[in-house]
Amino acid sequence: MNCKIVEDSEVKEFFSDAQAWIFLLFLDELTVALQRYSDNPSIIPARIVGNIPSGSTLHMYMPVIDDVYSGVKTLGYNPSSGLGFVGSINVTDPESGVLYGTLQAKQITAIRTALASCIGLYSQLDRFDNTDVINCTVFGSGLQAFWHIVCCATLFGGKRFNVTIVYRTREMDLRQFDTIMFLKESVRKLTFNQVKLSDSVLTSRAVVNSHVIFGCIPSETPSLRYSDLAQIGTKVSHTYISLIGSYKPFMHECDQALIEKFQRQKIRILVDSKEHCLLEAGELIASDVQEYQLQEIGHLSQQPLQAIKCNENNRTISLCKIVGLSIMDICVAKKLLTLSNRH
Ligand SMILES: NC(=O)C1=CN([C@@H]2O[C@H](COP(=O)(O)OP(=O)(O)OC[C@H]3O[C@@H](n4cnc5c(N)ncnc54)[C@H](OP(=O)(O)O)[C@@H]3O)[C@@H](O)[C@H]2O)C=CC1
Repeated sequence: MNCKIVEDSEVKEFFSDAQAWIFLLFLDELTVALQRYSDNPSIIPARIVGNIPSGSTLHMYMPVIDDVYSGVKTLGYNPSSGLGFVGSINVTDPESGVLYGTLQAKQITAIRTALASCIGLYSQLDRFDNTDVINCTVFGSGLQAFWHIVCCATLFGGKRFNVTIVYRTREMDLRQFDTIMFLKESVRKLTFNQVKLSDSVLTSRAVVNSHVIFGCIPSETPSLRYSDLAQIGTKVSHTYISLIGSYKPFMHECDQALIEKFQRQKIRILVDSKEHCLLEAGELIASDVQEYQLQEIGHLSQQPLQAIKCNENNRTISLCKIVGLSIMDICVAKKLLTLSNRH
């Protein structure tokens, strides 16, 4: 019996050993996949969600039926298992349906989300040409936060990179970064600082001084506030924000004041899917954001990412919100299988 699957540990090893150009290959592939989705959203049919009869475990089956990317992602969640969301990614050949490969879902999910978060940032890298030191604040200390730091540091390869990790109860184990090959090469350019979310002074100072901010927490009370971004005296001229942690209408990573600035200035917020974000993203739902106020990553090549201007300090801000699409998993999984000849 051939029951080989690519395990999370192998996915982690692949990306830990990857050079910066490999991350860019995946970023490009993901851009293509999101273009295909935006051009034809029907390639992602509705997912199936249900509890097993005992009621203990939620299951989600999320298909993609496309000419290039086809397959299905499954996720299960049992609150008492302590495992969080776990599952699989089955990549199939679009023409025949033959199984291309099967992977565990946890690491791929985190890496594809971090890569998708960075597509908008990548399109704006020239805004940071005259900035020697990049300050990056990440809300959260989990798997998503880790891969967001890795992907972002990759994009800014040659620059000094200061990361502030804002944690709730658990600091991030920084030894994880020792396993990332390309970071080892630029280790002297990386510095880390960890601050507690409840320390509002340090948290807001990090936000004031950040060029890049990632939200990777399912918070119900917003931790990212417009008033911090608009503080007078910041030396930061542009900030790119991507929020990926909240996924229910009652969850908020940033406050309504920030979203309303985008609405008032008629600047579109970048999203992976207009349809899915307006169903799931609490920040957007609370401000009654409409589809025309959003721009999909898949259409970035047609329309560059826009930014609001804070009148208080002249800082410009671009905002991205990602709730996640199964095509992101299938695409990254397929590329990984292809590059490692594992199909
Ligand atoms: N948009 C997308 O496509 C995807 C989004 N996600 C979401 O991203 C988030 C992070 O995922 P991941 O890193 O894998 O999860 P982890 O469980 O590894 O980490 C969760 C992080 O969120 C923090 N946290 C949890 N609840 C709260 C809260 N109410 N307020 C503040 N902080 C909180 C935890 O803090 P601590 O441990 O210190 O208490 C921890 O730092 C999750 O919400 C997840 O659902 C995940 C996959 C894809």
